[in-house]
Amino acid sequence: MQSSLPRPGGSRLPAPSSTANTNLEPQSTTSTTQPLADLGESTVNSRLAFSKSVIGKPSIFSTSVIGKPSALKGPTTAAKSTANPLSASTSLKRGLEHADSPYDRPAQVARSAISQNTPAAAASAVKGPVGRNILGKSTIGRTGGPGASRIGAAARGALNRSTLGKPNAALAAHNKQIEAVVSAALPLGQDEAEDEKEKEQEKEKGSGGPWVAKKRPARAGWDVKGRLADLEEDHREMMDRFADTNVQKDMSSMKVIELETVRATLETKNSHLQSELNREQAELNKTKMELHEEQRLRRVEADDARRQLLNETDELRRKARDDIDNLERKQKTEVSDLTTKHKSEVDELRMALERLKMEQAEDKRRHADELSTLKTNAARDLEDAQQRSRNEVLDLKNRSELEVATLKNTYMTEIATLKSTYETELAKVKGELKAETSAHNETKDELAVAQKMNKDMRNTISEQSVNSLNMESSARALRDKICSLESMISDRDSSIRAKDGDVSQMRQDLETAMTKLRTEETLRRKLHNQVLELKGNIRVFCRVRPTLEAETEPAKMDFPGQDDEAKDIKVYSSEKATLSGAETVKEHPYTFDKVFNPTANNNLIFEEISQLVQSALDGYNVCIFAYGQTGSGKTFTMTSKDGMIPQAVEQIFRTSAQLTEKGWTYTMEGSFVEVYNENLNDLLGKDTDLDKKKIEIRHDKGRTTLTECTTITLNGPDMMEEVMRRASNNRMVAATKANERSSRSHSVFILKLYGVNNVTGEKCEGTLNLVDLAGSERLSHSQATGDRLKETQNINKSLSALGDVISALGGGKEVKHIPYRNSKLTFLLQNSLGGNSKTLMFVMVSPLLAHMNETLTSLKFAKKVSQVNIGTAKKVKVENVSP
Ligand SMILES: Nc1ncnc2c1ncn2[C@@H]1O[C@H](COP(=O)(O)OP(=O)(O)OP(=O)(O)O)[C@@H](O)[C@H]1O
Repeated sequence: MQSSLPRPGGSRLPAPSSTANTNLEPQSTTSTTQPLADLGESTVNSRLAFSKSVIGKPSIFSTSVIGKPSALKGPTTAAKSTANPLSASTSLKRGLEHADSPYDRPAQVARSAISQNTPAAAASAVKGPVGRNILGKSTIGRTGGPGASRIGAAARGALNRSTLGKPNAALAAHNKQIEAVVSAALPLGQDEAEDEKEKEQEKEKGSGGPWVAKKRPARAGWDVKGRLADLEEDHREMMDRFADTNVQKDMSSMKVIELETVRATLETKNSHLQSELNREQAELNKTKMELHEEQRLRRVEADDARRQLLNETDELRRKARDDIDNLERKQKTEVSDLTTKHKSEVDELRMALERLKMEQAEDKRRHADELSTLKTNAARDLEDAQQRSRNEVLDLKNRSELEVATLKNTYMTEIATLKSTYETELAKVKGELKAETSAHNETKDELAVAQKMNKDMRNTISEQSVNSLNMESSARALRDKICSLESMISDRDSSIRAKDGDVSQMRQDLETAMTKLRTEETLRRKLHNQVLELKGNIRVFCRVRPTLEAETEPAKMDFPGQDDEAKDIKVYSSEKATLSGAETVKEHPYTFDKVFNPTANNNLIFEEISQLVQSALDGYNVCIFAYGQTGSGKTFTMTSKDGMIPQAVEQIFRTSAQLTEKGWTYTMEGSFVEVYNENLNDLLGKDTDLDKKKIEIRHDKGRTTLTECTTITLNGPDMMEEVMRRASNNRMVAATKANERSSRSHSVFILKLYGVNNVTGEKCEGTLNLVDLAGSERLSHSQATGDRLKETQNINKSLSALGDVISALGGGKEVKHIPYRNSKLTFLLQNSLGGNSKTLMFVMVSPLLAHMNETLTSLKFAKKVSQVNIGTAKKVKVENVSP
């Protein structure tokens, strides 16, 4: 019975009776007895089943056409009646003709709807509370006339009729739609239908056929009262059935409420799920942001680590080189010290040896001389002594013999006589002999002494020989020492040679490393350029300066995105409606290559442009502009103490010093000019020449030169202070000539960089132009006169010429002519704007509400520039690098 509940907002369509039977199957009952909370897909299914069951049921309307017995003959008859729009419309008309009671208001409405061919209106007339009420009343209380009770069928017929003029298919669809609306207006419960069916069956049982009016005895044609009573009875029966229908309708309404509750529960569940989904979404977003932050931190860490690694590598390289140099120096000093020391020692030893040898030779010679002298003397003495002794002995002998003979003669003669004398004489001679013998002995002793002396001399000589041997052995020892020293020296020499080998190996390694470094440097230049090319050869950065102390009323601005990734800016302006005066806030979103909020300082900004400065060192032409209205922070960004110009120069010096290791030598030349009223002024020249001297711009083979313009060779970053001071003095002098001149002239710092690699022979020439443009505020011609008007015209002309040049550059090959000559500024920068160069524009933004209009104009201009796509930058071709 539950399955007969109407689907909220759904429709029920009549269907053939065969389907109606199948729809009374228990499946629909089962689906509706499910717990409410579990209603899901099954609910949909049950709803479908339900709707099928209802669709399959013949509408009570089709069976309840009051006063139309043919319509009460069941679904087939009803279907027939609906299938025949003409008869249906006739029945409606008839029904409406009876609708003359106050309850027949819906019938009137339906009638008028029919006359206007508006089935929906007809349906709603029937469906509306009044109509329903009337129907209720007319059926339950049976107080209404037959017209009211016939309205349902009449309206339906009428609806069918209203579609008469339509083609068949459309007509069928139309009919169905109307049926659905009418059915929804007067729902029919399944149980009711079943009751109805039962009743019909009962009736059929009673009558033995489809429901028809009770068979009564035939009345005579004149028995009008009897026939009327029969009809009244039929009518009453029909009214009863209507009453039942209304009870069913109430039940259906309750079911609707019940289903509404289910729907509410489901909606609560749904909203709960939705909020969970939202929470999950928020969680996901948070996780994404965290991931983003994490990625950014990782990137920053990686950058830091890379920088640190590079620094450390450089530091290590420098240290290694210093160490090698120190080691080499130390070794050389040690080697030379040792060599000198050893040489002097060897020399000394050699000299000592020579001396010793000489002494030894001298000694030997002397000893030999002495020895030979001694020997000669001794031999001579000995010979003399022996000779003398022999002579003496011979003399003595001769004399003795002579004396003996004389004596013998005398003895003989005087033997006797002289025997005694002889004997005395003999004794005397004997004594003399004795004396002679003792003399001889003395001579012998003398000889012995001489011999002893000789022996002594020999001993001395042998001693001298020993000494000489000793000296020889000491000389040998000395020689050995010399040898060992010499071997030591040769060891040292070989170790020095080995060390020399090491050093030359190290030199070779160093040379290899340097070659590698040079190759890497070339590669780095290439990669660096590729990276910049990928970023685009014209880029736009936006910077919003902070609100100063004296300033009030800042404009509303948003900077979505992480600080280091920020590319978006949202500016809000409020506009007043002309008529109502109501204020509306308008959001102006812009996207650039980078957006710096008011907290960003110059160092952070320079980090972003340092790569471009590096490009200038690598041989490219680079142009960096600051564009914006007066007071937006252009000068602060470009020329203040830590502005882009001083920092760029400092970086160039720092990097060029590092590049010397890789064989590069740079020469840097700086000029500072001002473009005022389409004239060039030399800011490094004499102040008296300002606005007087005529400076010409010349372009030759991609090079720009300025005639009569001071060019300073920069030998170190310190010189920059002097350059800036001179330029600022000249600007101040110029400012006294024309008030507020700084914001009404463009200043251009031109740094030319000439590089030569002594090792590889490479050459490069780059130019870095740093431009502080005149204030971009819209200057009204109407309010300016005289000098001010001229200034205004010139500023407007040069800024729009700059815009024209940039957009012409973005036009690609189709654009044949780039209007560089339209202003002095663009003509001056001709070689640094365009395919051969890299350009960066800072759009400077004031944070004040009062400057909102100018801010929006600047941002629009910057947006146009950022949309320009300039071709690939090429290195300046250098044939002859000379400053
Ligand atoms: N980022 C900043 N931080 C702090 N102060 C700033 C910043 N930018 C600009 N200012 C201050 O704002 C004021 C105006 O700046 P600045 O003179 O640079 O503007 P400008 O655009 O160059 O103006 P003009 O076109 O007149 O030369 C100065 O007082 C400057 O010190």
